[in-house]
Amino acid sequence: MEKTITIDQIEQAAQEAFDETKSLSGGVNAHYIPYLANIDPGLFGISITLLNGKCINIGDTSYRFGIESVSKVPTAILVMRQQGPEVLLNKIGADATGLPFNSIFAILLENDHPSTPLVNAGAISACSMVLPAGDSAGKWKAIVDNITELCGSAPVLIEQLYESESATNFNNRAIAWLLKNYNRIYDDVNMSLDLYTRQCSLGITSAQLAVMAATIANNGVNPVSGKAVFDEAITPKITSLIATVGFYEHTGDWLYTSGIPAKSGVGGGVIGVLPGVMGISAFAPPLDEAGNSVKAQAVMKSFVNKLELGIFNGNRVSVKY
Ligand SMILES: NC(=O)CC[C@H](N)C(=O)O
Repeated sequence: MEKTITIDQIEQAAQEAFDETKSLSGGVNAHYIPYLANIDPGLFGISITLLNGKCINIGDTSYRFGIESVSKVPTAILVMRQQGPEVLLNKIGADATGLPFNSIFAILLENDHPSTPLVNAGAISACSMVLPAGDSAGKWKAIVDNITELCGSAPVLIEQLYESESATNFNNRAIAWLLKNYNRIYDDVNMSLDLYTRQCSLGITSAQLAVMAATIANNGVNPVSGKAVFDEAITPKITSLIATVGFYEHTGDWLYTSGIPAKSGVGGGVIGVLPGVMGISAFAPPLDEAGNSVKAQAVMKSFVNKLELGIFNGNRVSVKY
């Protein structure tokens, strides 16, 4: 079925969804990373970027928070840009783990690959694959430049967050060395782990993340800057990865109730991708037990369901410009 929606309808649904969910309580800030435990839990925003470049921002959408696991999405895209989707599939994989994002058990269960670039193991592996090999500064530049192109503006490292994560990332150190044991780290182990930790510590806003999501939804062309960032063949690959594991052990429940492929980070940010239609981002620090923002989920789900934008309902949605 063809379904046409107007920009007015989108703005109204976003405002209603925001108003309905802004007083929700529940969840706690990520407490295992000291910096994140201290962020104001009342921050809340939703951002939408349409494929004509129009941006809708409601709430705290210019607050710069830790990108955390949302960074796994751009770095998976970067590896595909540099080496192609097939290499990513063969060296890392595209399966759900059904387990927490930092699971060591998931690696032991599937010792032939780290499952997906969107959990910690696969993301550390992805950082090891980024080119130029063996060059920490060159790899870091590639990671940051890629995010900058996807968002149309640069992320900024939150030094305090980087120090906080580096001082407490013992579980991730175990993951990195276990992957090394299975020959799934393709560069220096400590360098790969450090790049992963640093990319998680990048500060980003929900306004920026919505542009990133829209670039994915727009087959790799950033709708705000107009720049062709990646080959259109990458969009279905990254969106399928996001749909498969974006909310970790809650991914199925999320897709069932919202119908939108989305990826969370423990900083409280979430991106949602509606291919061919729009990119969405929401942000609120308190998390559920799987590490997904409670209010970001609520506002995004409310917005998508109001307009029946879920990808499984057979609607071919177009926005009237
Ligand atoms: N789910 C997340 O956002 C986790 C990211 C965090 N830096 C970690 O590695 O534990």
